Amino acid sequence: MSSASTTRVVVLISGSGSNLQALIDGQSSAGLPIEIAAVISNRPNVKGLERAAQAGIEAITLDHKGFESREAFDAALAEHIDSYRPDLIVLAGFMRILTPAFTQRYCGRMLNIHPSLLPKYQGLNTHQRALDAGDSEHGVTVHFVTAELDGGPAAIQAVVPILAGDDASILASRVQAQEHVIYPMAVQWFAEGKLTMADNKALLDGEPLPASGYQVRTDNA
Ligand SMILES: Nc1nc2c(c(=O)[nH]1)N[C@@H](CN(C=O)c1ccc(C(=O)N[C@@H](CCC(=O)O)C(=O)O)cc1)CN2
Ligand SMILES: NCC(=O)N[C@@H]1O[C@H](COP(=O)([O-])[O-])[C@@H](O)[C@H]1O
Repeated sequence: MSSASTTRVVVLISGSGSNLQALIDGQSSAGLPIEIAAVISNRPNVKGLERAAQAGIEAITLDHKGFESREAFDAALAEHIDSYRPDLIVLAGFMRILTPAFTQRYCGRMLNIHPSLLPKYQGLNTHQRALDAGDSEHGVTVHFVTAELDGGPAAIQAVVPILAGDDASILASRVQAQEHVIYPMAVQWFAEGKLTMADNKALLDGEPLPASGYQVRTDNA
């Protein structure tokens, strides 16, 4: 950890940055013991970069379209990240699949938030897939990032009901409200040294978590 009391974090985004904002708000008003050293987006001109700038955080665009390969992009991204010497890398709506070399480099200190109850619905379009499947509940998972896309060990999940009349947008909003609760929780656990990854398992206070991680159930409509 970068200091006795704070964990140095680099946040990767691709869009709106609402999860980034939850971490910024947690840092400023809820005592989340982190220092966000930089925010890096693979897409230009996204709202998340504005949120970072408004919070006085260095906001960088590293447009993946400017690189000839995924490997070249990841190498440049790693160089940027390493210049900040972070303890933790947080993917917050980051929409690029990372190469195995990259995920190995940050193994055990890189988290992602995925809008499904993993291992269900890895990949994209998760809300519509849950609706199409006729599921009665859905949710979101914070997990450690590994080479396996959305396959890393889960730290925490939030479960929400799927209600009559839901469409993907309504469901996404219900899920996202819980994202903004559980992501700061997971980052706080990591910052306090309570959340670790060993042998491809997530551990909380040294005890292995179940495959779904620590579950938070909510009936928030
Ligand atoms: N190696 C890993 N890379 C990433 C992980 C991971 O667990 N392992 N998590 C994802 C985040 N994610 C879902 O939570 C996700 C992001 C992006 C994609 C995807 O298909 N991306 C496409 C481009 C899509 C677009 O630009 O809209 C791509 O990279 O070609 C799937 C899942 C982050 N990376
Ligand atoms: N596969 C990754 C993925 O789909 N992530 C999702 O991106 C959304 C936008 O996040 P943001 O508002 O924090 O930018 C979030 O809902 C997050 O679950």
